[in-house]
Amino acid sequence: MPKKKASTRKTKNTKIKKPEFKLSRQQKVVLGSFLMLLGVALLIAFISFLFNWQADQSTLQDFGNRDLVAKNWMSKFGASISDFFIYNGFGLAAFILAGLVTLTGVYLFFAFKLKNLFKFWFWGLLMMIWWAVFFGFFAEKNAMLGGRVGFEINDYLQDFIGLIGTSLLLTFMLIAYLVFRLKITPELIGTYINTKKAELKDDFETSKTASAPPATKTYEEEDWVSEVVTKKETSNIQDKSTPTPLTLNKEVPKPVPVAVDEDVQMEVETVEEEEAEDTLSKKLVKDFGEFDHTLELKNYKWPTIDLLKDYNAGGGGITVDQEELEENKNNIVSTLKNYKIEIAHIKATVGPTVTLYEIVPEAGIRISKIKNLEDDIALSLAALGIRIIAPIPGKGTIGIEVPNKNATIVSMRSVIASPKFQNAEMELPLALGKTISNETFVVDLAKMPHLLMAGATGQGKSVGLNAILTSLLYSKHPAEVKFVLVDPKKVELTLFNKIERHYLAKLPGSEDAIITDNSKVIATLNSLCIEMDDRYNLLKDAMVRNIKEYNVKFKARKLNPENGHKFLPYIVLVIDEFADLIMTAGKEVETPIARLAQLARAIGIHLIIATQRPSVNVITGIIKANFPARVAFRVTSKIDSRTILDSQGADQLIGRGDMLFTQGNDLVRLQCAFVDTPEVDKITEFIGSQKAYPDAHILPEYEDAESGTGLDIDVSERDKLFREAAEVIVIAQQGSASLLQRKLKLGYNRAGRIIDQLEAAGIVGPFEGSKARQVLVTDLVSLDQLLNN
Ligand SMILES: Nc1ncnc2c1ncn2[C@@H]1O[C@H](COP(=O)(O)OP(=O)(O)OP(=O)(O)O)[C@@H](O)[C@H]1O
Repeated sequence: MPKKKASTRKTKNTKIKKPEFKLSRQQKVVLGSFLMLLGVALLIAFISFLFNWQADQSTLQDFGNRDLVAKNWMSKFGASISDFFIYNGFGLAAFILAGLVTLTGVYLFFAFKLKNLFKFWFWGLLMMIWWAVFFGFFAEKNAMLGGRVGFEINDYLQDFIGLIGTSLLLTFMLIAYLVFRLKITPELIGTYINTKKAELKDDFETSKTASAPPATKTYEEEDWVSEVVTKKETSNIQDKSTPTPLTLNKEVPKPVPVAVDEDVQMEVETVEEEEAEDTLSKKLVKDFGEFDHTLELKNYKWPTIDLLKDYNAGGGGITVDQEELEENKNNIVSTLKNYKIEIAHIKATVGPTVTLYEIVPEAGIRISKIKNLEDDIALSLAALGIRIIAPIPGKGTIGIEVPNKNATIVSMRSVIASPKFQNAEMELPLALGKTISNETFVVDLAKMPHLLMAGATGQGKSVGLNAILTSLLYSKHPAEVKFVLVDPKKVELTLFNKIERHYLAKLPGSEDAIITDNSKVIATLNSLCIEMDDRYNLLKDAMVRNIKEYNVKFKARKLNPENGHKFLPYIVLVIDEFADLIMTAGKEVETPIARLAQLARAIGIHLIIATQRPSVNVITGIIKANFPARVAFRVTSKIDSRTILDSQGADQLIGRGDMLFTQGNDLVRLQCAFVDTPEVDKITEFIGSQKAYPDAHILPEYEDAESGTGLDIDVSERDKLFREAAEVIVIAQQGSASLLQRKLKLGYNRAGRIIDQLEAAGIVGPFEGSKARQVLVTDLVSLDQLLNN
């Protein structure tokens, strides 16, 4: 580079001395405008000549005859001069001459430095001759293309060096032009191709179509048209023409230093650095659109609503029994009257399972007095599950919830079909059920961010879990959410096995995605902790704060997959019987769960834990502290209710999906949406029968102390998959950890350890940097011998 600069400077000096003629500014302007117009006239004449040359032949012979009218748009002058330059001269290449004349005019008119102009003339004339010969060579018969000069030179050349010689000479001249004028060298082309093959391909395509030509053309165009603009502009054009490949930017501007304006270049460089990444992602988005995470399962069809049963098909919604309402109202009023509590106003809201009677007591009545009458009111109404809310938060009334004699089932279908769920702009919308005022209740699991569920046996927990999972199946694409299901009861979640390759995540190497074995739970939880750490690293790298921002950035193609970035699905961990797990594994599960619960919200891992026994040794302080969102189905004692909700109330529920939900402050009474096993079966069948990913989502490898891997020679400490791995390596004759990862579905760490053990056993050679290790055993027979010894 510096050499080149020096040489150009030298030439500058020598050239500056040569032109001795001096024109005044006025003369330059006049001459410049004349030449510009002349150039334009030539251009018009030439174009017109292409259409009218035959008709104007006669005028050429008789130039002086005023009766003869030429068809050329520039009349006889046009016809004659075009005949001279095109027919008798250089053919189509004569257009270059018109360009050069115009360019000279522009240079003079705007007082640009003339040294560049000489270069243009030099190369322009050479080009003109080359094109003339080229056209003459290919279109000997059409004199218009190559002109007489083209024809004659061709004729001359072919007499001496023949057809092949002429074509080789033309090729050589073309190469010489490309190298000298456009500075295109094989190295430049090599780096151009190597930097980003795929991107470049598209670059070429787009540049062809969008007429933003590659380097070659830019210069050509500049030759004839645009070199006249200021150097500042020139450098800008070049910047624009090569925006994408980052490394390429360093290469292509090489010719730019020829331009004299050093200040401009400084500026360009800084702008380039700042904008490069941005423009790269913008360009990628422009070319390919946003990253589509659903692309692999592009034709995935969401389960349809008719897979769900309509439990109220005949009745159509809640049936309000007027008599029952009246009776309850009278009972409430009279019971309260017995205790000298006068009521000013009473209002009933009928829900699916309970009716809420809101009462406004007369002034001066103490609320605690009403609250204490809970049991008496229950007695007088002869009903279970009465709950008094005094006062109803934010309303200034007292609520008495009385169960309906005939509860209405809230079908999953009705909540899924509700606009509230359909239009929910949530990350992980859960349609839990309906409130007491019969409104669909939808919450965002991502905001909770974890959910604790408790309820005595048979009160609706499993149905609740199914409702949650169904909500997610109806709202999320398989690429967006993955479930880790833990089901110690072994029967509750088995149906979800069918969607293993769509929605489930599992440990590498494990057969079943649904975890029923408690010992595996520990590995899974720890694996999720590793996933969490990995995701945090990715987030840190991407300089974003949570998974949502990360995915937005990834989709906008601002994160390079080559640096490990990928679209991150949400992971929902569901544990159906937590008490059982804590009893058998204790601290070992508590610690990773607490860790996940504390940290995982930002990176999209959410926990849903259900338990039958909400006692303090199951739901410990540390777990409670990290699960602000809780669902309580009916429990058997006030103590259990306190453990789960921090207040009583769950013991007064009526069961069968009647539940209380809290997200840290108010309690909301809900009727859980009901989804039966056959419905879940249908949905999973529907999803499972569609095209799936090759495997379940693989979680990171976790090795606990007992799973028996150790390094080195001790045969007893070899990995369980050692032999299998050895066979894979010997068959493929390639000693790489990534091969094992793929074939045996192992995590990176474990595969690496196996490779170390294979090395110790003399099956593969030592580490050789980026190359795969050498395999020292040639076939399976030799491997058998080696291992049996
Ligand atoms: N939301 C609901 N609407 C109507 N009925 C329900 C609802 N939820 C549960 N039920 C009824 O209660 C029964 C028991 O529900 P479920 O199996 O969910 O209980 P569970 O709490 O999971 O019990 P276990 O802990 O023993 O598994 C169901 O078979 C169903 O008949």
